[in-house]
Formats: sequence, structure tokens, C-alpha cells
Amino acid sequence: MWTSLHASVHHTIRSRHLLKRNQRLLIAVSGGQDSLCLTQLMLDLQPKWGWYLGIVHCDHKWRDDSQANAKYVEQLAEKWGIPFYLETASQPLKSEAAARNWRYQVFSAIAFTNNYQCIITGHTATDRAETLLYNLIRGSGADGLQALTWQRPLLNQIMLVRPLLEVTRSQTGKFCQDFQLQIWLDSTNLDLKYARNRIRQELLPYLQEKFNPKVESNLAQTAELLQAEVEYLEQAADELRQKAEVQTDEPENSFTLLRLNRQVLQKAPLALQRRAIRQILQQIMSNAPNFEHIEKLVALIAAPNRSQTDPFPGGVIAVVEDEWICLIC
Ligand SMILES: Nc1ncnc2c1ncn2[C@@H]1O[C@H](COP(=O)(O)OP(=O)(O)OP(=O)(O)O)[C@@H](O)[C@H]1O
Repeated sequence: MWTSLHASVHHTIRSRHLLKRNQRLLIAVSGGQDSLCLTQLMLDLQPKWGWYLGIVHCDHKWRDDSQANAKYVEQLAEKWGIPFYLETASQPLKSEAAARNWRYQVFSAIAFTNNYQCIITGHTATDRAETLLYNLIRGSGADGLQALTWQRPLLNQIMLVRPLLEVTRSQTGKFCQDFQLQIWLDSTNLDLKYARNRIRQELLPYLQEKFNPKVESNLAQTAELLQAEVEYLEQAADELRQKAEVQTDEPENSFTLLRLNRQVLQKAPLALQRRAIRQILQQIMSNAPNFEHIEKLVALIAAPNRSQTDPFPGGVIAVVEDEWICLIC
């Protein structure tokens, strides 16, 4: 059966150039409604595109039923007649972030070993809206609000692709019902101690009911707009940084890591100054620079001669020397 969802995902993949014909694609399947919907769609689109499909599942060993969950996905892969790859965590992972990192490493490694070019995940417009809200509440800038890109490179030149970013969770739920795809219910998704679950189960329904029934799609669209703007700004900031930055490798300057030309930076708008400075701090700090770190260094662009910062994490300090900001270790 060919539905309007098949047509719209087919159109998205084609118009956004997400995937090519005859590629080897590894679908990440948790067993939940989004990834089951995704798999059925990919199987149905496969004859048109000539893809070679496989399924990967990660058992985080978090839940008592995780092994049964993995078995269930394996049976589905068998029923669908496509290769199945399973990786089980050797020890329970400490946090959701640790689990995600491990998962993406597994995806890239399995894809690389078995010659798949892309990993496909079932992230939806709802995930995008949830991530945007989550990051907004935490005080993120536009980068965090662009929330989930259509594609990004993983390790080993494998691409991560998310073809369902314009499809909502209620659409994937209905699709699973229509196609009688039995969903594996993840009990941790119900636990309201996680902020993410409260956003999904309490905040978004509240916004839908009291403010705008289309809030999910609208927030996803905001993320989409921000994505293009962030890409543009990052590129412009990169050019500004390259113009302003002088690497110093002369022996007499061996403690000066690099110098930044203040005149070049002064001419740029604040948004680009902040981004260029962030890129520089990313080079010298082990952790991601926060808002205060960036503002401290931006302040030196117009500060009097000899002004300086206190040390950044990692020990580097910045000092104004005439037209230069010198980063000294
Ligand atoms: N354990 C897993 N094994 C393989 N892929 C996974 C796993 N967990 C998540 N994914 C992939 O990442 C996507 C998003 O993950 P998230 O945790 O938001 O999904 P979920 O709530 O489990 O969603 P879904 O309804 O697809 O199962 C999933 O759609 C799936 O493609």
C-alpha cells in the first residue's frame, strides 16, 4: 500500500538529496514507533531506489526487557529478509548522553565494517520540537535550537541521515497502526523524572491544547530556518577568524599560541565576533566554551592596551598588545 506518507518521504529524500540510488543503508531500529515506521517506509521505497538495506540495534542493557527487545527487532529483520546487526553494551552506560555516544560509535563501526554508506534514524519533527524546547529552556543559542540536522558525517565518512524530520510522532503512530506494525514499548519513555519525557508528555500537549495545535510542526520549522542561518553564520565566522588569526611559531614567541588582529575583528558585527571567538576558544580549551568565556574574550576586542583575562580552563590567558590580542600559555 502506497500512502501519502510514502509520497512525502520519497519527495523529501529526493528534493533534499538525502540519499542516492543503489546505496547500502543501515537503518537504526530501536523497536519504537518511529524507527518501525521508518523501516517500513524504506522497504516500500526500496524498489524505486535500488537500495540495499540492513538493520542495526543497540542493546544498552538498561532495562530488564532489553534483550527481549533486541530479539524482537531481530525477528522483524528476519521477517523482512534483511541483514541484522546487534551490539550489546559490555556494561550499563551511565547517562543518556553516554548511551547516545556509544550508540553512534557502534553505528559507524558496523557501517564501516559492512560497507554501508549511511545510517538512517527515525528522528521526527516531534523530536526536533522537543530538542528545541529542551535547549531553549537550558539557555542555548541558535546552534542548539537548530536541533537535529537532516544529515551529518559520523566517523569513517559514514553519513547519518534523518529522513523523517518533517513527519510528526502522531503520524508515525498512525502509520504503525495502519500497517499493523507492533511497537516495542520502552518503559523508560514514561518515566517523568527525565526532563525529555516531561516535555513530550506534559509540556508539548499543554502547548498544543492551550496555544497552537500545530506547535510541533511549527517548532520543527523554526529549527529548519535556524539551521540554514547557523550554517551561514558559522561559515562567515570561519572566514573572519582566518583573517584575524596569526599563528605564532617563532621561537621568541614560544609562549604565545596565536595573535588576533583587533582591527579586523572590530569591523565585524557582534554576532560574527562571538562566533569567531568561540571557534578560537574551541581550539585552546578542552571543554566547550560557555557564554562567559566567549564574552570575556570578546570584551578585549575594544579594551584598552594591556587589558587581560584571567586564565581560561586549560591555563591560557589573553592579553591586549596594541592592535593584537595575544593568547598566551
Ligand atoms: N537502541 C537503539 N538501537 C538502534 N537504534 C536506536 C536505538 N535507540 C534509538 N535509535 C535510533 O535513534 C532514533 C531516535 O532515538 P530516540 O531515543 O529519540 O528514539 P525512540 O524514542 O526509541 O524512538 P523510536 O520510536 O524510533 O524507537 C530512533 O528512531 C532510532 O532510529
